[in-house]
Amino acid sequence: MNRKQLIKEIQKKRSFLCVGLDTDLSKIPGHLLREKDPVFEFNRQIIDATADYAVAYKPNIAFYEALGPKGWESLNKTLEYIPKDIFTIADAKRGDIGNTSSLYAKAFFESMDFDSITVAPYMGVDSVKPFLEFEGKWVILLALTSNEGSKDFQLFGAANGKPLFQEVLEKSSQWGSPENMMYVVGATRGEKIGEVRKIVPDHFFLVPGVGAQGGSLEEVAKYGMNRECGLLVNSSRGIIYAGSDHNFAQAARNEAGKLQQEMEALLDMYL
Ligand SMILES: O=c1ccn([C@@H]2O[C@H](COP(=O)(O)O)[C@@H](O)[C@H]2O)c(=O)[nH]1
Repeated sequence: MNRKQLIKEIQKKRSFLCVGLDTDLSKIPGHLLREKDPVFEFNRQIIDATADYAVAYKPNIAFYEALGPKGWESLNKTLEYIPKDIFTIADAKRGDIGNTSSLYAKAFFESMDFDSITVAPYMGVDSVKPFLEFEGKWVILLALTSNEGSKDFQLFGAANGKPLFQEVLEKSSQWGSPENMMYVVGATRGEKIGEVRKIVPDHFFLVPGVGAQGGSLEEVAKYGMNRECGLLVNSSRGIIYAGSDHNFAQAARNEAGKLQQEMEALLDMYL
């Protein structure tokens, strides 16, 4: 999916919601464990319940890898089930020497048909470029993550006084363009989102950290929205585990609907 199509979906749905499919067998309703593929069955019902509010789905690959070959099968089925007008993100946080990155890219963009993949920037340009060679696909580079430990390196001043995240943004924004690169910026970072926005005014941000991690959607919009929205705000546990029994899909729909309504109000306010 290209940038124009993504923006059109945001305008059509009045939403910049990304639903995180972090599907954990120990958390899904017990009755689904009797299904042949409980992970896919859970995802299928979540997708059916939230697709009219979501502009993106983000399976975190760890939850599928952890289940071995069966997990990869559930992931593939889920990806194929997601409606084609909804943006897909493989949250895999890959990146390695060039020839290895090329194969990671092939795995997620060719063997599977994800629109985008999250990539760690810290091995530098040759580890990221191979992902950018796929026409119509996106790299979502970690810039300022939502976790407490992001302070250890990303906010740490480099020799020239700039924090690492700033160096990452300035350098990496030369590698691709707002048509094929986005940045991960945590919702828990408040005003810092505004600092990131100043450095990369046009790029989309993937923003995890609302819901279970306590980030504020209002702050994200205030500091991070640009004239084309420029945001995909993710919630995983806050949506998919909103209910714990036979009502789980309806409960997820209610949570997704609440976020969509807040997003619509923010779009009205800022755009
Ligand atoms: O900085 C980051 C980067 C990625 N994540 C991932 O996003 C989701 C968040 O899940 P919640 O349940 O909504 O907290 C999860 O897959 C993380 O691995 C992140 O949280 N922060």
